[in-house]
Amino acid sequence: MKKHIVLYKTLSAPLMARLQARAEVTLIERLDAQGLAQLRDALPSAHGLLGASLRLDASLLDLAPELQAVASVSVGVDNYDIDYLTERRILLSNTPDVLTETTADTGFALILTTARRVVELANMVRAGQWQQNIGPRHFGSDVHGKTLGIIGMGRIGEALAQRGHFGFGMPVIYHSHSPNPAAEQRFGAGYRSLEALLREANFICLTLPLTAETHGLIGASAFEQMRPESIFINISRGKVVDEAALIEALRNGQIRGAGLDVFEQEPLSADSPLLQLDNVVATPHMGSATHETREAMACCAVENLLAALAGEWPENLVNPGAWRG
Ligand SMILES: O=C(O)C(=O)[C@@H](O)[C@H](O)[C@H](O)CO
Repeated sequence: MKKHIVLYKTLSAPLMARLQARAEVTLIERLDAQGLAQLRDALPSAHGLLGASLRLDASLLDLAPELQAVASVSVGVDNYDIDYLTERRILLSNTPDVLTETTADTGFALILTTARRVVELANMVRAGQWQQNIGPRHFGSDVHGKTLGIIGMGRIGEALAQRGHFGFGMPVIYHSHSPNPAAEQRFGAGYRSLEALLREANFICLTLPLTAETHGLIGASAFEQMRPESIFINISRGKVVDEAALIEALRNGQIRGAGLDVFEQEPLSADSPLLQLDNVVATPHMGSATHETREAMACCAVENLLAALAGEWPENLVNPGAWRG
């Protein structure tokens, strides 16, 4: 009997065909109320799940007694109750590496866009307000040669360091739960305590996962330590930051600006105070959102899921404790 796979992410035709050749596939096109009802109807007979952007915890997993594997189309796994999945011996996989460069590009796009006020000035031109040569009140801040501070020196952190060090001649400093000798070797990155990094960096970039330890890590006391001309970049998860404290720091000039791709609540509501601030660039969690990378992520997830359902160790297994061997 073919396995039953439930997709809550639309796939390209080739990937859909690859799955349908090996399994019965149910596609949930949108995770709206109707989609969630469809998902709940499909879970009782599901052996495999594939998707992203859905909180998968006991409340849903208990509806899926046959479930063997979950393939997340993301590198971040903060949406999953990993302990409960492991307890149920359900294999969880993710999609690291294939999105590293694209996400680092997003990080640098936010650094340049925020520091040089690209959105503000482009909107000024679009609104027909470019009457004469721009003056000091439109000037931005240099990026080249400034100190790049990276919090979370994993794959994406390293890719950001590479761009800053080689592309923009930036001294790189970093804070991570453990030193990264490779980054120190390749980019001359200097390890710092969190406090020291916050006091020293011109650009403070978050590239760490959301965990119980990192939840709310950057709050009022962190912003107090930052330099008034510093720019804060978040391409990790919104909940790593106390957003109210960030808004306060932006309003009272504790920091110069922020480039944000992730937020405490997503999608970000249109009446968020963040969107009232000129010194904020906000993007819609587009970190990995390119045609090439999203297809590579989906392909990776499909292979992870098919391997797991065939009783093989998925290449990107997140919870080895669930492996039955
Ligand atoms: O991979 C991650 O962890 C991301 O944040 C993005 O690449 C995903 O697109 C996003 O999670 C999909 O919801």
